[in-house]
Amino acid sequence: MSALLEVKGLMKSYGGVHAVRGVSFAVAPGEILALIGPNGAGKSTCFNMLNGQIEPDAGSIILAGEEIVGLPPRAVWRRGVGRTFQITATFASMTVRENVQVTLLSFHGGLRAMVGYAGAAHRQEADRLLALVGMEAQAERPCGELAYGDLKRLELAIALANDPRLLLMDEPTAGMAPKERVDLMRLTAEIARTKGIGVLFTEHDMDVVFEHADAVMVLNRGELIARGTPAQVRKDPDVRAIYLGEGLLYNREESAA
Ligand SMILES: Nc1ncnc2c1ncn2[C@@H]1O[C@H](COP(=O)(O)OP(=O)(O)OP(=O)(O)O)[C@@H](O)[C@H]1O
Repeated sequence: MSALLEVKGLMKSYGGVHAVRGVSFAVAPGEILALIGPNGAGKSTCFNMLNGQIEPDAGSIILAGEEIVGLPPRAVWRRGVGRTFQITATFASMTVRENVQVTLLSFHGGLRAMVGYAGAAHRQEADRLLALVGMEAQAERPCGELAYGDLKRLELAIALANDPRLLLMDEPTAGMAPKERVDLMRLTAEIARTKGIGVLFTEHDMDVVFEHADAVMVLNRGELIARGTPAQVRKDPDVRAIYLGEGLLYNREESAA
């Protein structure tokens, strides 16, 4: 399958700190790819370059055949790079549906014409997106009342409003209960595979990574040191050395042995 995203030789330094050093990888449509690494490894810097927030010092980011380095974040978003954040960003005083409608208005260019209230605009499309994440019954509720797991599902609906080809998810399950984590990742994977959306996510919870990713990439001090299936990465000696002592990469049978 041809790549949806091709990243080659990505570099970014801050003064003497090489935050990202020669990172290259590809994401296929529908692939769920985890980017892991210790604190300060360069994950956020990579994400910020992928969505145009930070310009790389060198390297190339090809999305569906088009170079996107140098484009501002809004142009990158318009070309189909969606993002969810560790801390959810919704308008608490608006209803669930209105939050999705505002994003749809922005995407379809109607935001300037809007006078304070999303009203009927893109209502059906908003409801379709809410149904996709199982939130249709909560469309009329103010966001400020939502449970955390529901907020994360709403955030996913908002991230889908620009019809993304690639979804960047920054610690998607942070702060969630174990059952909610599994549900959110299953939902994300199902939507991504059905629609052919590539998903790149960072995550500190190794259970989430090893259960839900098709492939895992490991960053250490700005460099990619491993890429493979969860089973391959878990066995990789370099990866084990980084996580040594944290016990994070050992599966349950090994821990029991
Ligand atoms: N704006 C900046 N100015 C200076 N140094 C920075 C800046 N942003 C990141 N860095 C440095 O670049 C390196 C990579 O940081 P980055 O935030 O990308 O790591 P990370 O893997 O996302 O870490 P975490 O898991 O803690 O979020 C770190 O050494 C960090 O201190």
